[in-house]
Amino acid sequence: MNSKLKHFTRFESKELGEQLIHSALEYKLDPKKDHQKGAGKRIGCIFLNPSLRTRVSTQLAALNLGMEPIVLNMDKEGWALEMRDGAVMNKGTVEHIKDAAAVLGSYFDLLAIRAFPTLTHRDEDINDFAFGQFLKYSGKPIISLESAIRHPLQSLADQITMKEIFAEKRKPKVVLTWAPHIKAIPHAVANSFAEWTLGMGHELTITHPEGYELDQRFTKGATIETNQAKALEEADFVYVKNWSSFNDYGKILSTDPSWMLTEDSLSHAPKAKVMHCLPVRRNVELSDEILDGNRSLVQTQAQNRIFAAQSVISYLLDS
Ligand SMILES: NCCC[C@H](NC(=O)CCC(=O)O)C(=O)O
Ligand SMILES: NC(=O)OP(=O)(O)O
Repeated sequence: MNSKLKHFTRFESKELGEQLIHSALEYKLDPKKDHQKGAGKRIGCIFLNPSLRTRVSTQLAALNLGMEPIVLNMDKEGWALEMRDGAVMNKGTVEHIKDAAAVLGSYFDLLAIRAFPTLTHRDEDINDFAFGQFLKYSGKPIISLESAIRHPLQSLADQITMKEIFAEKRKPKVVLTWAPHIKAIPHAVANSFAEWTLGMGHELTITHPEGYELDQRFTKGATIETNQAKALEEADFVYVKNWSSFNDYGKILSTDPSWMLTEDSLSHAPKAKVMHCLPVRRNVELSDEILDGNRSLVQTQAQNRIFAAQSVISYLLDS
């Protein structure tokens, strides 16, 4: 494998973050300005899990650059994948990642992969095992479409959204708040939001019930506050997200409905804009009144996913 390959899997530097945001905002003004840049090239978008936004926005981004996207819903349409090196494949798995990733690498110029965590095998998840196997065996530049621990295209779209909205000279007050959910949910969106927000030089407060501390690799430098009302005071941006426990790995420790964000919770944050990556469980994570009101940025975030992907694909085509 060529070790000099460039990938897009994580926050790398404030400088690159600023470059990608700038390029995304230029594409937003004129989506077809580089419509020949990817001519004759193909991107393979490989999904091991469901998706609406990532699937469609990444294809639109590639098409805007003249590139041909092909989607494989590997979880539903591909052979059952074996991920473990040296496995004796005499049970349910049909095709080894070593073979599948190499074939996909030979078909495409760029690959984009979605591989969620197990939420049961902590060591595999924190080392991004499944995603790492694609990196190891495909031999092509890879874009993360959400791995076990990161969702960098979402985070880039979130940074683009905050940059567009916040015109004041001072720094914005950014809060990431845990919200209730009925299922055990990955940490990737919350991890990445923290990684990018802190990396871009913003101050970040994270608020969650006791026991919901995130992996410190992503939250170092953030203020942790278990009193949600206190954390939300004077916030400019409130990012709402559920995640399962990290310390008690993959467990649901609370579904306390008082953590659902409402207008009442934002009574001391008159200017606060509210963000969520979607899909959102309405009236569980976030109330209708917020989602349908003028504080909500969720549609802008989703729109910006196209230009986040376009700036990243364009950057990798230049590499
Ligand atoms: N890609 C955006 C979010 C994906 C995932 N949400 C979910 O699995 C929602 C499932 C549900 O609501 O049943 C998450 O939060 O990491
Ligand atoms: N926000 C996001 O990644 O949405 P999808 O899971 O629908 O792609």
